[in-house]
Amino acid sequence: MTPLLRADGVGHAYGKRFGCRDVSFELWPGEVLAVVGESGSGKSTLLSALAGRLDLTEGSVHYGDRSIAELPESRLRKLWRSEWGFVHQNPADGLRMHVSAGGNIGEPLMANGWRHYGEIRAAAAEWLARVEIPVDRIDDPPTTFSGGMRQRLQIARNLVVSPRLVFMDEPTSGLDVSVQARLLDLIRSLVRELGLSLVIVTHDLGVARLVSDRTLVMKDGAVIESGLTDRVLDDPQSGYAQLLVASVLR
Ligand SMILES: Nc1ncnc2c1ncn2[C@@H]1O[C@H](COP(=O)(O)OP(=O)(O)OP(=O)(O)O)[C@@H](O)[C@H]1O
Repeated sequence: MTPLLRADGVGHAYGKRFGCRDVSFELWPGEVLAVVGESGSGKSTLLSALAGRLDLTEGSVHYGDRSIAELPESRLRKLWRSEWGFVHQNPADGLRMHVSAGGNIGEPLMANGWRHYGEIRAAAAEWLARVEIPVDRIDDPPTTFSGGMRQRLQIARNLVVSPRLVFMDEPTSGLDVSVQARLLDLIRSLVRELGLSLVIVTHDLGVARLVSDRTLVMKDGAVIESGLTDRVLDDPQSGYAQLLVASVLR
């Protein structure tokens, strides 16, 4: 069997300095991988390198058996339309803020060939309900939504096309704790229902604990420790991971 995503010695340098370096892992269908570490440890750089949004300075990333660096631009665009999603930390980066909520969900469907207005609107309404946004807000733009609602809408916009792989960059940071908890529950149930694979970047070990199967701990651009999330968090082996866990528990 082939993993859905495979990173081999992935590195990206900004000029002479590496933002992340020598990162390797396999992600299997239906699996959730958390990338944790303190600010500046290279999490976002790694996520962007994996998603082909930053060039690789070293190493390779395979999606199935294809190297992402070798995919033609048209194939990459098609992947983003139908098989991949990216949930940004700031919902404004992943939404069209002045387009209605229904339009935000309908657009990716239209990009995949949906043409029937009634069906698109029905699918949008169904997804709004799924992410717990009142369906009577379907014609309102996200500028009129709260932070938590915007983030749920961004998730709906990404998941409506049933992608296989979704990248998330700190999707819950900046939200109230109670809003965060519900959003994490939502992410977890959608992952299970849809059989998605997820790479989620977070500085919050609690987020990793709640949603992920496996965790990579990063420091100074390198992976310090990796393994099953429960093992990494309950029995960290490296001094750095022990410190990280201890600092949360204190
Ligand atoms: N555009 C850039 N140009 C130059 N250096 C960068 C750039 N973006 C990030 N870096 C550097 O790369 C390293 C990793 O940064 P990165 O943003 O990936 O960390 P992070 O773990 O995601 O941090 P945070 O949690 O604060 O977002 C840091 O040393 C950072 O200064």
